[in-house]
Amino acid sequence: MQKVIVKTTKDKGRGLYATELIHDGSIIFEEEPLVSCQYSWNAAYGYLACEYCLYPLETAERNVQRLANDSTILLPLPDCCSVEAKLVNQAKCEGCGVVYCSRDCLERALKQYHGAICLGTDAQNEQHPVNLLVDFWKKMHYPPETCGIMLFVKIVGMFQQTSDPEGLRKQLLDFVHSSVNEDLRIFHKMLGDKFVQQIEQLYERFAAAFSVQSNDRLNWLSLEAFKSLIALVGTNGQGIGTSSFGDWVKNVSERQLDQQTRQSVDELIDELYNKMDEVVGTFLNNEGSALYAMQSKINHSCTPNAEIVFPKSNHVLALRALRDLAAGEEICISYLDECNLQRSRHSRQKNLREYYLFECQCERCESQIADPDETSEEEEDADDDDEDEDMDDSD
Ligand SMILES: C[S@@+](CC[C@H](N)C(=O)[O-])C[C@H]1O[C@@H](n2cnc3c(N)ncnc32)[C@H](O)[C@@H]1O
Repeated sequence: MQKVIVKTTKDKGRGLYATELIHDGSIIFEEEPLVSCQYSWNAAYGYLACEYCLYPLETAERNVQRLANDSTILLPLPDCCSVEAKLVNQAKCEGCGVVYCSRDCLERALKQYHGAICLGTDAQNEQHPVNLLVDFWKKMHYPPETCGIMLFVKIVGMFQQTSDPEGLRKQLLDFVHSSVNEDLRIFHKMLGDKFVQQIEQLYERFAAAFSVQSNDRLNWLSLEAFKSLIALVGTNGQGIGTSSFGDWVKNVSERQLDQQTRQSVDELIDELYNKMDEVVGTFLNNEGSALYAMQSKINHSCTPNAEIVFPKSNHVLALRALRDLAAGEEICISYLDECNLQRSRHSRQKNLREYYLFECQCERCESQIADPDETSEEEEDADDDDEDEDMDDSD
């Protein structure tokens, strides 16, 4: 039996509720996405991930050498690199040469979307309409990336290949979607103010790349439908980060080691993170995003009782309980990061209103309703830093 059901309430719309007692630390469910993709800049910068599931495609040692720009780095405990043994399973698309972590991923991609969108020998042709579209998108959406144009390209492939286009449309419509006014605010958040007016030009390239008007499977994709699809992905897209070095660090931390080895490995890890920080800053992972049917129905709480994890270092998402959950209890995650979660009610509400476009009605916010409606000086400073970063990002 499923440990959760979807229920609808007046205040928050749909949400997930426990159907039985769920223990602290246990996995509530695992879920494969409807579609996932690596971000375009992330791929262009040489981050190596399976085209289908985002599993890393280099050893932890090679990964850290590349990110720290130092080929002399050697990692101890090589058996903690779970990626290494799997690299022999890699498979390539014979048409375009794109790489998968396994034959299984290649076959799934071919069956779901890749058969229709494979560029074959044009994969490296900069003038191919799909490559022009990706290029145009990259100019609109600089790192840190929050959305991938390849999601839309793959969705097109899925519509061309599916035996049940109506079923696929229903799956998309099941994601929460918004009004035209809200869509506009979502574009501003996704692309920054100066690129919003270019959505029409993006659509022109998109429509040309897939001849949408003359394609029976795609002719519903008008400019308005395309905009709604972008907003849908902007609202529901879940970020994914995978890394063979991160995976190695996790395995090392779970390994029983004597005190001296533990200390020297921990020091090495700190040193390597510092080195990578100097070269690539916070851009450590293969990054991408995906649409998940169940995950997208989980509401936010400022005291979350569950969290999203990626236990297989690929796009398979899991929901993990952060404490014991009683049958009937709503299961919520935090949409805010740790740091923002620690802030005042006023600040959290401002953040959720601005980035997620809703008024938080969680228990913590309701219980703090009488708190002063102001941002502390410390929080204002942090807000200013965030704004400076946003401006740097859009340059
Ligand atoms: C990813 S969806 C979650 C599922 C959504 N409730 C649904 O009906 O599909 C996010 C949306 O849920 C609602 N929501 C989530 N957490 C909320 C909260 N703490 N208070 C009020 N609304 C919330 C908001 O409308 C938000 O835009």
